[in-house]
Amino acid sequence: MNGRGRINFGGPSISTQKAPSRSSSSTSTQIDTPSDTESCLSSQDMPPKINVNGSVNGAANGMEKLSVNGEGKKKRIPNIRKQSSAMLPPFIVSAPGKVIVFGEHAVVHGKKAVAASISLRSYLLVTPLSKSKRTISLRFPDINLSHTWDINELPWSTFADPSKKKYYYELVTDLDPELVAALEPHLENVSKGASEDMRKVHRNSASAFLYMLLSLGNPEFPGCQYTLRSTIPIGAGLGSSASVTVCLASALLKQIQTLAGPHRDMPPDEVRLQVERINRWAFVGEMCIHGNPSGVDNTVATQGRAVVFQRSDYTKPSRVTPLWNFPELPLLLVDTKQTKSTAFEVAKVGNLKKAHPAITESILHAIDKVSEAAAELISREDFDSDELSSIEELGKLMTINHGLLVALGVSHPRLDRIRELVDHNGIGWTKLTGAGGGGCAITLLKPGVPQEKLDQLAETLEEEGYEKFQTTLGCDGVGVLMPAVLKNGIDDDHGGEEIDQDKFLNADGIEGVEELVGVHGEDGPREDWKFWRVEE
Ligand SMILES: Nc1ncnc2c1ncn2[C@@H]1O[C@H](COP(=O)(O)OP(=O)(O)O)[C@@H](O)[C@H]1O
Ligand SMILES: C[C@@](O)(CCOP(=O)(O)O)CC(=O)O
Repeated sequence: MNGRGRINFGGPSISTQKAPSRSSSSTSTQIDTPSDTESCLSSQDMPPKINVNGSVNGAANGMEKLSVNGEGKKKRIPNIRKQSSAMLPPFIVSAPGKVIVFGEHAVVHGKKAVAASISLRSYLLVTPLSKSKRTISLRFPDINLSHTWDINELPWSTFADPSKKKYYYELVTDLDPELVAALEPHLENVSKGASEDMRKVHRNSASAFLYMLLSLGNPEFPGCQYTLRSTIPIGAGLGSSASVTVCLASALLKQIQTLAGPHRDMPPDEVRLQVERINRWAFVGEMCIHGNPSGVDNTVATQGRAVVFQRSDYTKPSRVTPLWNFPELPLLLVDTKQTKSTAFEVAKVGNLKKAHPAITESILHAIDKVSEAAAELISREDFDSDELSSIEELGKLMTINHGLLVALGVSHPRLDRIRELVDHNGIGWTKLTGAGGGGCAITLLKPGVPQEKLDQLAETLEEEGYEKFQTTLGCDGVGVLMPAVLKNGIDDDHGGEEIDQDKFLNADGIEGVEELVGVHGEDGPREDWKFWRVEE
């Protein structure tokens, strides 16, 4: 299990990453302005640059190139090669889901949250097409979405208007209503004939993609297929949408050549810059899907591990404090199988705040204090996840946090049923995780609970239609497999296996996806995958 702990819980188990050593050290990252290295600059935003062959970069949009001839005179030459993003080989990007351990909803209102990435992930295969094919396709089989746009028909000029144009390095904290409206005609034909509910899901994902593509790309953008497979249950509070938007943002930024790496020797500041860049655009995608996200989900999905997150001022970057030695918590993750909408639950709290500002603010403030206390507790030298006293202290904070979420009106009878089964049988402490209204609950298991009790709980949960999840906490964030080829070990039959769209689409279920492209192979982490790792 690659150094990860595992809890036996009468069937599928949940494992948590082993903390290498305990220390309370943590640093805060706040990146305000990008300081680009040349390798990170987008060809579309760079000043013209003379190449070794004498041609001048910047010849997009049919401009003629200038060359310096032998006599040192400038001479006009025909535009032989249209400048666009250099053709990349097919590649895959991947980003994890997350659990919010403390602070959901309060985090939308500027308070702190503690969140950790999980080992369930999304994988996006990017397949550039030959130059003559001027189409962009999304194949998202998890939600049954398949759609193709003609690149030339997309509203590039609206997004490129100087009053609207956003660059890859900018911090975008609002969607522009005119740009959203410009997408409308291009979303109308998506999944025509499907049910309204299904269309909404499709439009959410498609609009997130188009908004990012049109903001970051240009009319010369290469024809391309984007194929997505995810192992994260959708709408369960585990950050499926953020993991998808992180994949889309990193793929597009990679395609316009504004991301350096990832590679092992990158200096920490450069890693942080790339991570921040991806995170900013993933947040834009999240706004398309959720309306008013806090940014915690995309932050954890981008940088991985565990963090304390706070965005007090939406016009400024968030404050992200990595929890380097996130403890090996005996957590159980249970899905109610009750669908929910993050946008709906977030709006519910917003309405409560309008109706009862002082009361709601005091609940949110209390949640903030719980998150603060939890972060302080798990960062303490003497916190020991095998010790009842440590776990009990953390568990009590979870109980308080859940109660406050109930007060905000975002729980659900099926979530409270898990809490009842767990708390009242002395098995541990439970709170909802994510938006609530359904989705998942996390349970911190009490050390030393007899196996029969755990078996009994597992049986009851199964009988009542709940599903347990096996996952690892504190995993890598966004990663890239470029080209989309896995070596899988020298003696392996599949050595050098190229992952094409058919193979990717035909991978059988979660296990099939993980077996084919998973960042973890059977024998541990797959070395072909590279990550931007924000290190201590
Ligand atoms: N595997 C996927 N493929 C395509 N779109 C997805 C996928 N997973 C999530 N999404 C998008 O994210 C939305 C779910 O977001 P949300 O309700 O916040 O759930 P979660 O709590 O899992 O993030 C979906 O409606 C869809 O637009
Ligand atoms: C409720 C909230 O705090 C978390 C939502 O998480 P999820 O979409 O249910 O995975 C919203 C947010 O932080 O944007």
